[in-house]
Amino acid sequence: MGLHCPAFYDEAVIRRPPVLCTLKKYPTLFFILFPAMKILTAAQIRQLDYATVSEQGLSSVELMERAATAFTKWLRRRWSTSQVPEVLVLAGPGNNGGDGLAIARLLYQDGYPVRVGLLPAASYSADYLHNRAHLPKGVPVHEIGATPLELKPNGLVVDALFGTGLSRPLAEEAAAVVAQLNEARARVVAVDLPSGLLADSPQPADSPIVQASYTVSFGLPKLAFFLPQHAAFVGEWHVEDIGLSAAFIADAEASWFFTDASAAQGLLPARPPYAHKGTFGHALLLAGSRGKIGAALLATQACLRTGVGLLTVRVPGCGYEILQTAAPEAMCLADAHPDYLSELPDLSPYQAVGMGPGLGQQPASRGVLQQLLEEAANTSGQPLPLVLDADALNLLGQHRELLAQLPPDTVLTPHPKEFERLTERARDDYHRLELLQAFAREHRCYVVLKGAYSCLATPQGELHFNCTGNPGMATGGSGDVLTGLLTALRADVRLTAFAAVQLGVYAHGRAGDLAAQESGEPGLIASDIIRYIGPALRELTAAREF
Ligand SMILES: NC(=O)C1=CN([C@@H]2O[C@H](COP(=O)(O)OP(=O)(O)OC[C@H]3O[C@@H](n4cnc5c(N)ncnc54)[C@H](O)[C@@H]3O)[C@@H](O)[C@H]2O)[C@@H](O)CC1
Ligand SMILES: [K+]
Repeated sequence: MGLHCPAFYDEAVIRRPPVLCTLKKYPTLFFILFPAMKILTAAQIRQLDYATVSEQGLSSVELMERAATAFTKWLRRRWSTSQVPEVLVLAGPGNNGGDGLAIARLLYQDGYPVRVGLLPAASYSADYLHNRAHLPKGVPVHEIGATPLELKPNGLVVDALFGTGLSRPLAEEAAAVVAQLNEARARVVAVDLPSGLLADSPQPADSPIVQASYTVSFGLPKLAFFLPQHAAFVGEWHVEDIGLSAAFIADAEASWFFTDASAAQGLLPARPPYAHKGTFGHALLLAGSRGKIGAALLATQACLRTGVGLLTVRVPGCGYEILQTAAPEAMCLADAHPDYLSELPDLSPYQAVGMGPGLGQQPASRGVLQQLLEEAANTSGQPLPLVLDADALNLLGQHRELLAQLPPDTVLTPHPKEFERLTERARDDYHRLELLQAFAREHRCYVVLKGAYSCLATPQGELHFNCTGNPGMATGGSGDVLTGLLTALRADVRLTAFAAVQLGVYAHGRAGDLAAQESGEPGLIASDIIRYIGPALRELTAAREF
């Protein structure tokens, strides 16, 4: 049976992430070849290159031609020959430069006005020299580095100085070229990686790196693309398929992954025809304090919209009528205290508990958290699944001794500041990933570090970057929605802890993307995300039925 491109891959619906734009073109290929959606290291990418060439009986120049063709097609789809007064291709001495020279030839043959700037070096790669020799005579060529770049207004610059072969920060001529490009705010399309950026390892903060408007990469995204500190360099990134060895990718060891539609679509089980409300679990939310009952309500509505069987919400007395009125589908247990939570209810009816939205940080609420951790760990059989967010995390940060009591597979959903309170201040995004990995391993928990490309760390030390979501979701209440969503999925006993969290984070971002299509990013509020949870989940189910 053939695999089809589901309707929701339509680019009209998807503004981000760019990986999905590629999936629209090669859905079948991706389903078959990249089920785990790995992110490989630069060293593995080099081996992948060799594996592809030997497995497919290609020469490395032929693989380079594929890469250049894919890049050129991408560029042609975006700008016609009449829209660019000039394409200046800057070529370095290695295979990235070789790609650039092949791209220059292909663009010239397509009728683009092309000029090439060559960065002088002591030696050049064989494939660079091959493509240098095949550059058409009509393409003007000059050296760059020592003299100022002459950039045409509205022209395009193709940055093919350095790619994954870069081993150290740029210096001298290369650094001078980068400085000129950045100062001129040139419209740059980077080939594979913005030059100067290392694919997967930290580098000094002041390293010269091209600030690209677009990065068109080959085969697989690089780890650097997912880190906020690189956003200004990478710009909008795209991955183009060049038929790299599927067998190599399948066998490659990886600890970094990305979650896109095809990774998420197998995770949501269909509802059995004879399902009843007990089938999908009974969840408990512990949330709200005076002035923050809205957070409890947002988590409640998100939990309901995710398909939980039954939901009980524990709020302080002041929230009782609000909850009962605004969310009649949920049951409400009022705490004895009018303003904050002071007592933990009996946990025996529940399959999962979410705690934190709008909670406040009262000592009595900390007592509730402590009791929750103790009782959740001591339930007979498996520990009770927990989702901890917001003030539940802040309370943990203030009382780190409680971390040792986290039941295995607990889900924590901090934003970077909350995560810092649980661990330490990160030097940079790479250090934050190390801390995240170590924390999830040590406490045997799932941690969702929220932000652009939210990163899910597993107890095994894997890092999964989520590809849905948009900046409109950086708004109050968005995290409360995630808590409700994850609590519902953790209550569904048919899902593993990992599947629940991966699916929940993906669906949350996708619901936000759908909501942003309606309201625009600035106008998006958390309630809009809730309205689109259903459609986001439906897309995944529909895709699975193809
Ligand atoms: N891996 C793949 O699947 C493919 C890779 N291709 C291209 O090949 C690129 C990788 O090519 P290479 O491995 O030749 O590497 P690069 O072209 O990225 O750079 C390597 C060259 O730069 C020099 N160099 C490294 N660091 C430097 C520094 N700080 N200052 C000055 N010189 C420095 C090296 O000595 C070498 O000459 C990829 O980014 C991609 O563009 C494509 O051609 C084909 C497919
Ligand atoms: K580059």
